[in-house]
Amino acid sequence: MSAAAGYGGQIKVSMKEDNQMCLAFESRIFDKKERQGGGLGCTLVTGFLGSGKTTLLRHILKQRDTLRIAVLVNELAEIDIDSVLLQSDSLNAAYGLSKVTLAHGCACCSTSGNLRDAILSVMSSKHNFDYLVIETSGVADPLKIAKDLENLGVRLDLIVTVVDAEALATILDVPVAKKQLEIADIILINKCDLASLGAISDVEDRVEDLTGGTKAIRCRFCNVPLDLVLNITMLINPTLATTTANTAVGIISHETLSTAPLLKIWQKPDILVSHETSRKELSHQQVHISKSLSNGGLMHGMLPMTDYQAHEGSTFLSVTFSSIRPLSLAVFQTIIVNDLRFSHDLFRAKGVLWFEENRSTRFYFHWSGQKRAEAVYGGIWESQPSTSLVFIGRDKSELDLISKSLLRAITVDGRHVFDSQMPSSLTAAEAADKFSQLMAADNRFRVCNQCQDLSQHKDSCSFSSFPTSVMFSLIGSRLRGVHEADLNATLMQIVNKNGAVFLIPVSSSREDHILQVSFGDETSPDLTWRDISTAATAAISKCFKNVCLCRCDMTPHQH
Ligand SMILES: Nc1nc2c(ncn2[C@@H]2O[C@H](COP(=O)(O)OP(=O)(O)OP(=O)(O)O)[C@@H](O)[C@H]2O)c(=O)[nH]1
Repeated sequence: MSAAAGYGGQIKVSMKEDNQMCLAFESRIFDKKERQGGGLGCTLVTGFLGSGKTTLLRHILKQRDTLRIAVLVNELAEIDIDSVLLQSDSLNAAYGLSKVTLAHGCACCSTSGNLRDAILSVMSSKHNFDYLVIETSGVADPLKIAKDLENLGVRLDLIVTVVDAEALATILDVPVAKKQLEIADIILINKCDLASLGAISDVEDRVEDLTGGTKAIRCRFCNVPLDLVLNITMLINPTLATTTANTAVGIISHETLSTAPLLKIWQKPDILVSHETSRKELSHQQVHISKSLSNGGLMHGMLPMTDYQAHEGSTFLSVTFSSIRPLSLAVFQTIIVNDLRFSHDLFRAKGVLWFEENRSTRFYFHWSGQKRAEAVYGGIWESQPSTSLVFIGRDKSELDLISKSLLRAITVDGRHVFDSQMPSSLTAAEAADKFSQLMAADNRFRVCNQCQDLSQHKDSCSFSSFPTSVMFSLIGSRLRGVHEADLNATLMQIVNKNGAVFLIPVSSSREDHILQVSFGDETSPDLTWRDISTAATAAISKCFKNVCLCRCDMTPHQH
């Protein structure tokens, strides 16, 4: 039976389901699965920047049951964003690992020293892992890593390539993206919720052309059965749970490694902006900028301009930006609108954000695929709040521009370090007030600033101290089974995709989901309202589309 059989509606084969293809797929997968020779079994997860590799890792860790799965993340950027996004600290605390950092620093396509050390430490670990999963960086050539794995005595069982269904066509001019597809044993066509059925079909055709028929599976958030992506069938047996006392989770501990220099970045001074090539340069840069800030000096023109050379003749650059001072959400929004959306060669941004307008809450930020900005509610800060962002692209001047723009967003004691250059007829507070009034007049919305809703969210900042922000909800309907969380998540996705306004989620419970928009002196309340109001119509029609719209038991504002 095919490994893909029995997965119901989740699975769609990328080509005509003829017997020949199924047999080819089965022999390819099972030849590998049955490969003898001992050694730790390993799946290599590859795929272009932002396709969903870390999402797959999270899914694996969530579903792993009693399996002791070690996970290594081979990060392109210099700061360890993925360990934060994977919430490795809490995962490992829960499973008894004392300290965790992830492998990264993949400055080239091959297994860097760091990764090699991490693999060796997994193999000799006292946790006695059952299986190893390695996420390659989004621009890595998996073949080279595969060869290194073989040399290290790791048994490479499967190469899984994750594809962004919405963005595949635009990244196929990058040679390494094609290579990642060609080498795959199985391809996950991810983010199917963002693409039309026709577009997904086109992606399947392209994948089939490029790979000659590698099995491709449609999915959302990489939600696939584990035995499709891991060679774990032989490990799942009733004795496993009872004979094994240690159920350590698999994000790899580096505690045995002699050095972990990147950790120093987190003990950074105030602000760090750098094009990275060497760690030596980085520490120099940290000191430089820190001194400059404490002197109140300007930070423009302080970016080291060193290129980051990647693979296959194409050059990828990464810029890291860190600040232990909060950013203005309003200015951050204008950066998305003015800089990110008009970028030509920015492929990826991700990180953790701390906003002046909502100091108690942590947000995760993603920029991926078809210029999609996404903010995810990350709960209350449990550690020292800070912002850490990574931008990956090919155009140095574009990345410079973004770095410089971000400096404008930094606030000190509630004020911008760099004053806004933009003249405006309304102040930010007046703009927020006008927007509030426009929204309050529309009974599809609940404006939450002064209402009691916010007092339930102790983690949300008090509106009174931030008159430049408005918090609100699009009203759902329990009776019709349309949850406010789904409705507002859809609204946020549409607004953030349109790109003129950047919404962040202030809370995320099933029935009560509050969004926040912030105003700078240059933000137009009318245009902001127009964007949100139009998106609300689209969100309502999407979420209520299977619901009978006219019921007399509903309150008038929900019609
Ligand atoms: N709508 C939607 N978003 C998704 C899906 N899968 C992943 N994402 C989002 O896509 C963004 C990138 O996902 P990641 O898993 O971080 O991508 P990645 O391949 O690990 O990224 P890099 O390691 O930086 O190359 C995040 O904002 C995810 O929440 C999906 O199926 N649907």
